[in-house]
Amino acid sequence: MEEVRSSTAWVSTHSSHVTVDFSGIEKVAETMKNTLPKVEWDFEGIHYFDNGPLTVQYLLVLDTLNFCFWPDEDLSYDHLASGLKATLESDKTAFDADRLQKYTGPQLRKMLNWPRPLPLEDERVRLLHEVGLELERSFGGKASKLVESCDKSAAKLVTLIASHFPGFRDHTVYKGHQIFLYKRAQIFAADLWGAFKGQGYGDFEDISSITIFADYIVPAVLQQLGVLRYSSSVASIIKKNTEITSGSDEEVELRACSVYAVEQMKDLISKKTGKQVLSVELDLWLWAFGIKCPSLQHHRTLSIYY
Ligand SMILES: Nc1nc2c(c(CN[C@H]3C=C[C@H](O)[C@@H]3O)cn2[C@@H]2O[C@H](COP(=O)(O)O)[C@@H](O)[C@H]2O)c(=O)[nH]1
Repeated sequence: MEEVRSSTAWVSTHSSHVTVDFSGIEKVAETMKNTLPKVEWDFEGIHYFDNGPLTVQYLLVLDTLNFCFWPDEDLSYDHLASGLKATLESDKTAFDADRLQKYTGPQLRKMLNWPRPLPLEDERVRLLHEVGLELERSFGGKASKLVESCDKSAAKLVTLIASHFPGFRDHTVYKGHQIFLYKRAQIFAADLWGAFKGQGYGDFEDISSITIFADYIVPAVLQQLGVLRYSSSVASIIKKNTEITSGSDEEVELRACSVYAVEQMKDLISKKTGKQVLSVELDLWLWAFGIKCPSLQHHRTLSIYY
């Protein structure tokens, strides 16, 4: 995860559209130092959990499809998590590797109980097939085997996922430099850790190495908190709901500066309280805060990564 940390820090020192405001970080850290935010994983009660390998399979499928809900204004992450849960509850073999390779768009819609095509539906289907095929080829069809081969290291898991599944390779080039974000790969590790409460398949000795998951909700929350400042052009693009191209300087800055800002915030809170705070915990708090504010405007990028 060092690559995520160092490359996002590089963006923050070269950015032109998004600025990290250290006085904003200081204010948030000050308000958090007495009551450290604690949001329970699955606070919504929408995820499948049976404390076993099927949960691992569910979480991998979930995070394979965990991106880009905003083009359909009625669709959200909740529909994905609960739709996949219902699917698995009615058919325990639904996410077997051979079946993942065969799903069609209309079948995926049916799983989510969604009446119309999903955003980037063809990509979603392609990514499901990719995961099914590679799980079968390298891990006996089981996501649990993939996790078991990581020796309790979240960083190893992220690297392994990125090396086996091209759809998880969330990196880009910014001003000539390669920038790593790994949003869906990291959130998979975090979901395991959260769901299994740091035990069994969620036991990672290096969970502190994970950064936040740069999506479209967290940057908006950070801006609202005064931690990120936008140029007038980015502010106006977001206000007007204009799309931001994937890989553009603006998009990379929004995501990378969010990661960097929360790393700074985490260090400051840890220093002020003398307790180790995890980026995963800050992420869940920020995200949960964001989805409770429907009026919060976020950037819109068509992307398979978040
Ligand atoms: N940074 C960050 N981004 C997250 C999540 C989650 C869900 N994590 C689960 C894990 C345990 C909890 O109980 C949560 O349920 C989804 N997202 C992202 O949000 C966006 C969807 O937004 P909307 O269109 O409004 O539904 C989309 O980019 C999606 O990828 C998170 O935790 N952190």
